[in-house]
Amino acid sequence: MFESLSDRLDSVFKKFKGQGRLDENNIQQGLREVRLALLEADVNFKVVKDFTERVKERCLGQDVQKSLTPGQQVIKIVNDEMTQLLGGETQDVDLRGNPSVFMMVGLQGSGKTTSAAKLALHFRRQRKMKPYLVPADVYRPAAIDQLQTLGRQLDVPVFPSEVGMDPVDICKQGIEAAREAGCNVVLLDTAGRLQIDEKLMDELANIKDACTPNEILFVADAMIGQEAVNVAKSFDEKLDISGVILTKMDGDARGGAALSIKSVTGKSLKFVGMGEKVSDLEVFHPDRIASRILGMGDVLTLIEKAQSSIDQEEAEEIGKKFQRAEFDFEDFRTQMRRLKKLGSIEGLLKLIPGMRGLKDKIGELSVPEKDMARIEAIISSMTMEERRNPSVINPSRKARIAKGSGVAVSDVNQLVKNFEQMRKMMKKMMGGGSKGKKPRMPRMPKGLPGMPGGMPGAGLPGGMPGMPGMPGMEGMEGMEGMGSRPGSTKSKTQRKKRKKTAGRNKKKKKK
Ligand SMILES: Nc1nc2c(ncn2[C@@H]2O[C@H](COP(=O)(O)OP(=O)(O)OP(=O)(O)O)[C@@H](O)[C@H]2O)c(=O)[nH]1
Repeated sequence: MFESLSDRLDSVFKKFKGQGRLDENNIQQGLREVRLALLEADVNFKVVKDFTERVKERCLGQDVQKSLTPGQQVIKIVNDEMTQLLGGETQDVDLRGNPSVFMMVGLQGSGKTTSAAKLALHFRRQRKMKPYLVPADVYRPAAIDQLQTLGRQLDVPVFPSEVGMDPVDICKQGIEAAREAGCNVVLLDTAGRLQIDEKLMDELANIKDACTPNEILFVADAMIGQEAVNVAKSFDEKLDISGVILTKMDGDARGGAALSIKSVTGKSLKFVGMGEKVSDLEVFHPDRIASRILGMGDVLTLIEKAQSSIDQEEAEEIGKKFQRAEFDFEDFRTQMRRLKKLGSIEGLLKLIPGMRGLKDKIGELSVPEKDMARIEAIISSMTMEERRNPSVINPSRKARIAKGSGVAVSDVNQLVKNFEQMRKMMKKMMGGGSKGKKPRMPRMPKGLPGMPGGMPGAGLPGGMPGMPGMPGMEGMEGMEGMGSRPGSTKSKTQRKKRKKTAGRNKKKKKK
């Protein structure tokens, strides 16, 4: 998302670094490049013109903070103005009424059906609501099936619409059925056309009149750039939309639609689609996005992602199992899946401030992700008994697991061997040392099959490698203190020193 604009702006800001102070000359030159960068990103030309004028005015005015370098001053002003351009404050949706009704509108293939399902999941997860889906696209029979499939997948009820029914009746009956089913948020998925046509618009206007939705969300494909903004304008003129969802932002390196839509239509961007999966929907926060565009990361989104994919109780339970060395393949797979829910490692790194400089390194990190998929396939080919009790995995079972997961028997061997080694290590580490001896910190077993550097996700911040948020496992990589007495913070070197002094004192006493 926004990669090419981000790169362009980065090189513009770098040029301000060597400058002593901001003056008409360097501001003029810098802003010319900012203007070009925005035009290349397919931002509406009038929006670009107004934007650069505002930035120039503020750079030349009293607004600049003298404690900042010229580069920092420009970045701060561009950041503020870009936040405004993206819509200013985060716009929440209107959830009044019971049920609250959301109507999805837009062109064919823009992502309405997928977004309706994504929103259902969002409302259930983030707002603890009970969603209900209503397929009202009777012209493309596959659209009804598509929403029904997504509803089954999410365990969300779907109105049994049929081809031949009137879309207005479907929506009215759908809302009634949702109320009867005790659901408090309804998502109406309306029909799309290849381009705007009067008949379609009239149908949408009739649905609006009959159902008085809380929100009419215009869904547009971000990849079509300015065209998405033009279509939004037409839908707004006819339906008075309440907000916009831009889909396929994951594939949009330029971001022209996101940067122009508020200024051109006056309507706010409320959500963005970041992938094909039902969980790939983000609330649109203008300030966070401006920060991402300017390479300053987005720590708040990172924290929210981590929180939403970690179940605290389950993490504590697994932490205890780990301490008792009862951690098995089933627990391991659960943790791998949680880690995956956070998204790609590449995507996560982009949210961390200052990671732009490490962009080339990100490619190297994608290797463990492939290996994680392989390990997951091996574990998934095991029976529950094998996952819970790996010691039953004999050679014939290994051959079956290898066949089931499409890997060599040696890969299964290695995974089982390393897993057993890790359990032994945990036993020792958590107090299983021989009598009278303090538990010793054994060496970590070498990587699982084909995994450089240990368990999946090794080195990720926030806990045991590959185990997000596991309590008590923080700082697994620097475990020097683990073998010492409870509460002791002394290092190995300090202990050695103490032993030496004690020895010397003994000798002195003897003398
Ligand atoms: N990469 C990516 N693909 C998406 C996103 N949202 C939707 N898609 C894909 O876009 C295609 C079209 O999405 P639909 O939800 O069927 O679009 P629609 O607007 O309902 O289409 P009609 O019912 O024909 O009007 C599907 O292949 C989706 O998987 C997104 O945010 N990112």
